[in-house]
Amino acid sequence: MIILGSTGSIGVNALAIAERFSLNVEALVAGNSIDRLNQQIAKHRPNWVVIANEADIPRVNHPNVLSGEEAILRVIEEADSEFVVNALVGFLGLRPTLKALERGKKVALANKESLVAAGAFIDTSRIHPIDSEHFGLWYLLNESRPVKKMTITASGGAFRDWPLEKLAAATLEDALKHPNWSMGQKITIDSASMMNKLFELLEARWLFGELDYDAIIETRSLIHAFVDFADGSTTAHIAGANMQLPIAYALMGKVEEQILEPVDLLKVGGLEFREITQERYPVWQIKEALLREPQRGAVVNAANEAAIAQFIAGKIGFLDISRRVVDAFEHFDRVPGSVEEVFAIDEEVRAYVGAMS
Ligand SMILES: NC(=O)C1=CN([C@@H]2O[C@H](COP(=O)(O)OP(=O)(O)OC[C@H]3O[C@@H](n4cnc5c(N)ncnc54)[C@H](OP(=O)(O)O)[C@@H]3O)[C@@H](O)[C@H]2O)C=CC1
Ligand SMILES: CC(=O)[C@@H](O)[C@H](O)COP(=O)(O)O
Ligand SMILES: [Mn+2]
Repeated sequence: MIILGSTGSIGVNALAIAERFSLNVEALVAGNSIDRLNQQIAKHRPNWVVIANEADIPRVNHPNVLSGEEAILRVIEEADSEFVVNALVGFLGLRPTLKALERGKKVALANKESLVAAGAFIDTSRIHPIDSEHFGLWYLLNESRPVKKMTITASGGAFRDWPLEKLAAATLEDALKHPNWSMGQKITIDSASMMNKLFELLEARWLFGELDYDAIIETRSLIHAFVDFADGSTTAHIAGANMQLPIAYALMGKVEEQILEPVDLLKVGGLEFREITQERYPVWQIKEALLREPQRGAVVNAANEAAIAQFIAGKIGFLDISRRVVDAFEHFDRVPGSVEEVFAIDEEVRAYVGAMS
């Protein structure tokens, strides 16, 4: 397989599964974590390696190292593997997803931004999602009973217990204190603003079709999804907060060995559920409109990435991320009719948000 984003949180877990089940790794793609990449090369012996910056090539212990976005596409084009694990972060992941599908490969997709921005133009029949909630839904839907509603859970993120009046002064360091999951910087910020859950509702829409979707907070991240069936039953997917289980299924389809310790509900003691409110999570106000026109995820994704970059650079406050997303969503009401239009809208929205700083 080809692993894009091998040095990140999902990439490292994907390689742990590859090692445990002796899965072949043909190519590794990483950004700046060259020491970690060198350790991965030594263990998995890939034929190809791609990194973000040409200047780092001499530091990589491999005879066949390329750099840059075009090189990622070239490796997908030329490598033999039928499986691409896309664990890149952000809109950068979209072209590789499209290229892999164009080449007839299957995509184990952690890069949710691909579906958020361009789900209407992606053939999801060859997508194997790597996201705990969608894995949970898929696991529950493995039966032929009519479904009424699907609910995914949110942890509530770093600020779920903060006094509302303090949110405006929240720092990057504060936003990165996720209560349950250890993940990359961008998705951890998205969890704090609840943008991650809006993204996941869109992801569910593209993966499972036009149905009734919602989200609630479950503070321990042990229940990942619920399905309400037409007969009045509700089932829940319970598993530890560890991505190796969803990754194992995405890579192998069938898993017969134990990947995680089962959750001991007596030790857990109790679970707590909360509503997701617009007061604490202002992006939640666009949920209904976004689910009515999910193609507008292209606008939301671009505005969010541009605003997060400003927040990380210390130019805007935490709540300004949500303000910019809502502002851009109201300003750009165009629905992209093609993937080319998604790229054009992405550029326009980034320029719009950039001009706000
Ligand atoms: N982490 C999780 O548990 C989950 C993550 N996801 C999604 O999976 C994706 C990855 O998340 P996560 O693993 O947390 O993110 P990380 O930030 O931990 O990892 C991102 C990876 O992308 C690489 N990368 C970044 N920029 C470039 C570039 N220009 N060229 C090549 N490689 C690059 C990074 O390299 P380097 O580090 O070397 O710079 C790193 O390997 C995101 O879309 C996220 O939303 C979905 C569900 C759960
Ligand atoms: C592990 C995973 O799937 C993440 O997407 C997780 O859901 C993020 O946590 P939040 O529930 O806080 O968004
Ligand atoms: Mn998730």
